[in-house]
Amino acid sequence: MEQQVVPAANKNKSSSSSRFRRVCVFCGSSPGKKAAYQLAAVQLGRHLVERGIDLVYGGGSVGLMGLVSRAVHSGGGHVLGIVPNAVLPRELIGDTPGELKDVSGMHQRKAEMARNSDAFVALPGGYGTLEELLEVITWAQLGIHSKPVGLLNVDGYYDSLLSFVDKAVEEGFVTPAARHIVVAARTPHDLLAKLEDYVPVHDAASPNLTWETMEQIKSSDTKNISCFSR
Ligand SMILES: C/C(=C\CNc1ncnc2c1ncn2[C@@H]1O[C@H](COP(=O)(O)O)[C@@H](O)[C@H]1O)CO
Repeated sequence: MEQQVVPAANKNKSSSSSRFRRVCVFCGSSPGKKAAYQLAAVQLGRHLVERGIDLVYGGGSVGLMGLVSRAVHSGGGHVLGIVPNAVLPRELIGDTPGELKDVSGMHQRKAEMARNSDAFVALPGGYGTLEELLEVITWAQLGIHSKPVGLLNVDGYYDSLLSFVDKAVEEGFVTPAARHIVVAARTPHDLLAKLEDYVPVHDAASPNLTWETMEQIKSSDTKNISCFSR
């Protein structure tokens, strides 16, 4: 059964409530060259707080990760950073706000980030951001989850990725229904509004797969993975 998305508690004196309790943000460990990227990270953090939504993220203090997490934390929202300490030790991630959860590896981190969130948002970023984003899109395509996935297309940063996905649909590698998984907008306000309205389209190839099953396939070390309820 799909994990329930429950209305947020109004603990942050938010003027509006949300169907999401926690949103996972993937974003650059670098700040990027344009001020617009950094501004969008701070604005996204503030919008989450306004809507009473808590943050789940990769636990770093650098780049856009640091900006969004500090914006949520200083606004009174809860921040949960999921960190594989063995791979990314304290000296690398820096001084992070909020709660930190240690996991045993990179795969476990992504499973935990997904399990603890009701929706996903990608800010601009590099390889790490893309990898995290594409994985949750792939899981949605497979029917492992039906949580909304949003792309914050700041200053057109993701235009080429969106064109690529359209090309993949045209060429028959992505179905039109799977194209619908990716929700994009240029501002945090517009993106969160679209995600609130998102209705999943199902044409999953493997509807009985669970996150846990997929993790077991990928890794023999499953002892730290909790069940991802569907
Ligand atoms: C290696 C460097 C910084 C390490 N800091 C990180 N701390 C926590 N999480 C990280 C870190 N770097 C990458 N991540 C994860 O990947 C995504 C960002 O990767 P990108 O390549 O910068 O887009 C992010 O969502 C994290 O989950 C020095 O660069």
